[in-house]
Amino acid sequence: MSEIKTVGVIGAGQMGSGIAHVCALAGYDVVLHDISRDRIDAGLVLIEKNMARQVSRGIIDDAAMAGALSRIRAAEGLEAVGQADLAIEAATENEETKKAIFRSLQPYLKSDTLLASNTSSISITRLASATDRPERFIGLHFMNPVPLMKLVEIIRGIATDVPTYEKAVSFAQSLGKITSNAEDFPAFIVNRVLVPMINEAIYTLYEGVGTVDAIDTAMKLGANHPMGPLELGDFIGLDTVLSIMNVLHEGLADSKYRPCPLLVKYVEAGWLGKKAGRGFYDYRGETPVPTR
Ligand SMILES: CC(=O)CC(=O)SCCNC(=O)CCNC(=O)[C@H](O)C(C)(C)COP(=O)(O)OP(=O)(O)OC[C@H]1O[C@@H](n2cnc3c(N)ncnc32)[C@H](O)[C@@H]1OP(=O)(O)O
Ligand SMILES: NC(=O)C1=CN([C@@H]2O[C@H](COP(=O)(O)OP(=O)(O)OC[C@H]3O[C@@H](n4cnc5c(N)ncnc54)[C@H](OP(=O)(O)O)[C@@H]3O)[C@@H](O)[C@H]2O)C=CC1
Repeated sequence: MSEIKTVGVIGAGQMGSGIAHVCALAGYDVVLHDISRDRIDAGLVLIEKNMARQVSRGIIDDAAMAGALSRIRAAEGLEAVGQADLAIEAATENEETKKAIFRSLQPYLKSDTLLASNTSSISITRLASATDRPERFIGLHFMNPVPLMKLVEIIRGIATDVPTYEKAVSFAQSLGKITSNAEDFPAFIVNRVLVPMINEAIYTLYEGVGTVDAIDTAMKLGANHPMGPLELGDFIGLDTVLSIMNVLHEGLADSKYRPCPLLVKYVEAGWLGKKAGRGFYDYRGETPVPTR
């Protein structure tokens, strides 16, 4: 198994950009791919903005930022991603989308490229089955925002071999992250615990127990959460929150995971949260304003 020098990242959204950000700062060459050049360019802008924040806070210096940006290459096709030593998929939380990505990547893959998904909840075993290398496929679950959150959740599929697991752990550690292991069951650990809480907060809004402001204030001041659960849902992306609830509901066949109808309505309206400009808060003005 060759040393990881080049990392391919598929999906240049908030997570893919964050993963590319931390890999480039750690000295890896990065190939950043998305379905359109516009998406890749938007991802590069986000990376530059977030690195500039770190420079202004003295976390990194200008030279580190310049060096990292020089190591990130945009790739509109998958050929360059296939030549990476590790390819991390961070596209939309949809199983068919992810499987289609790995099938499209297949013809370009080096024989020893490791494959990983940053999925929040979907079966690593099933995703691996869409590739020719389930033994070299693993879940590398980064947390949002990637440059700040210390955790990477490692999820082995049923076929993931020990060298792949060990390589994944040492890779995450080389990024300054701390790893935890989760078994390959729906939503693993973080989202099995966290996302039903966000769904429950949406139910308290839906049932009129509290307003958006009351619910988020209660949990920030009452449970010392850095963000209220509704603000956090907007931050994650309400489409992703709904996808995770559906994976839990279908995967565990327990009605307690049914997504709140209000969450479904927001997603159907395209009110996906911060990335769409509006979710439980409207982000289009000076300060976020509750939308209910
Ligand atoms: C869904 C999944 O599959 C798994 C998941 O990720 S679940 C979600 C896990 N994440 C969380 O729970 C996040 C909870 N929220 C928090 O921890 C905090 O609100 C936060 C770390 C996001 C921001 O911390 P904060 O101190 O309140 O915010 P703030 O003072 O604005 O930011 C501090 C610094 O962090 C950095 N930062 C903040 N938000 C950032 C972002 N979205 N991206 C990158 N850097 C960011 C910046 O350097 C910022 O400095 P400036 O704003 O001065 O440039
Ligand atoms: N948001 C979060 O807090 C976290 C999310 N995750 C997981 O990370 C993954 C990405 O989430 P996130 O970054 O929030 O999502 P985003 O919606 O921000 O980004 C997803 C990106 O993938 C692109 N995309 C869609 N289809 C393809 C494709 N076939 N090939 C390449 N790119 C594609 C999307 O383009 P377009 O918009 O045009 O469709 C978009 O740019 C998901 O699996 C999610 O569950 C993990 C941890 C935290």
